[in-house]
Amino acid sequence: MFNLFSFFKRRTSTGLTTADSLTITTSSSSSSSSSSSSSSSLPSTSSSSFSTTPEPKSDAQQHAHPHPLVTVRPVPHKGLALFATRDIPRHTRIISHPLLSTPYALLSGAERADLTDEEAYKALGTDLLRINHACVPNAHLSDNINNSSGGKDEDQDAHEEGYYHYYHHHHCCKKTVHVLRDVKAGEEISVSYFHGWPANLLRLRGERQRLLKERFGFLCDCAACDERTEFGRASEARRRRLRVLDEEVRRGVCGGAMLAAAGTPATTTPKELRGKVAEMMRLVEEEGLVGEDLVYVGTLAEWLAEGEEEREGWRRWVGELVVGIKGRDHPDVRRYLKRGKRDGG
Ligand SMILES: C[S@@+](CC[C@H](N)C(=O)[O-])C[C@H]1O[C@@H](n2cnc3c(N)ncnc32)[C@H](O)[C@@H]1O
Repeated sequence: MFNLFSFFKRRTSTGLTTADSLTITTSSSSSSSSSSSSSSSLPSTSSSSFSTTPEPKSDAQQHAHPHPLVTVRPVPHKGLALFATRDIPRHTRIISHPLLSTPYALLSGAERADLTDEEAYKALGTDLLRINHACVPNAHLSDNINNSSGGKDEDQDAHEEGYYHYYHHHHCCKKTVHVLRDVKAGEEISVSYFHGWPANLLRLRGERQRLLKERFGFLCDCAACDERTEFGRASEARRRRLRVLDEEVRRGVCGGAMLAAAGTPATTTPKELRGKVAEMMRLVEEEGLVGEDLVYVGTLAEWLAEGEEEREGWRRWVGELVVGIKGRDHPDVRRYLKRGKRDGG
């Protein structure tokens, strides 16, 4: 039987040098996120010597943190955590880690424990490993397979076939983290451990707590899960209302289409449905779910738009949001652009 772990060990021990593996991009804005900079320095070409031997790195260079916008330190009740070292504007890419992170995720606990620190860093990166979960996260973690293959359509097919298969043949994936809103120096960086679409807005506290316990073994202590605070209580009320609205909108859209096909007037008018989506948008923004949850609500607004001009406006709005939370080089961005073309936009 094929052994994933030995493949992984082979890749990490012989496939990449440390300099390769630490090639990190940190850009000040997602719009420039496809530009990358290598942490390995080129050999000196000073005129006095044409030696190809690299100059020794200074102490500062050797200990430079690969992602200068963030640092790791302990936090009460959660072990280690990632913090912003300076004010970071919304939609900045703070981490780009081009390595074999998904194979790492597939390793068993025993196999992970067998990794040396260096291998573990190469596998996932210590910064990524230290990001805690929050039910209202201020950052978004993406898998991005587009970094070295020029973004061809086959990437998307491979993406859907499965990461492992893709890594095995192309070795060109990266994990990126973008902040979803302005983050202050010293603030903890958090992501949602939930996947799916929408990942957060429809989940009430009890369900979130249960899933996090089952899947990751911890009891979430984020602000939204704290029912003693006003924010925690307001958060739960917002999500209850969001669930009702989402159900009504989806029933209205599907039911409306069926009734229209049968020649019967719909019970909820498109104008009423647009009003419900506008309320969802307000609640999601109040809650601070300004990543994929907001993309979801923007897409509902696009479906229900009145006329092509308004639809096009929403389509662009959603596309820009996806660029902001995943970076212009993410395959989803191409999918959004294609969608516009296919629909005649
Ligand atoms: C990927 S690690 C994050 C870094 C971790 N804190 C550390 O010290 O290495 C995930 C673990 O962090 C802790 N954790 C993450 N988010 C948490 C949260 N919202 N509430 C409580 N514990 C959390 C849990 O122990 C979880 O298993």
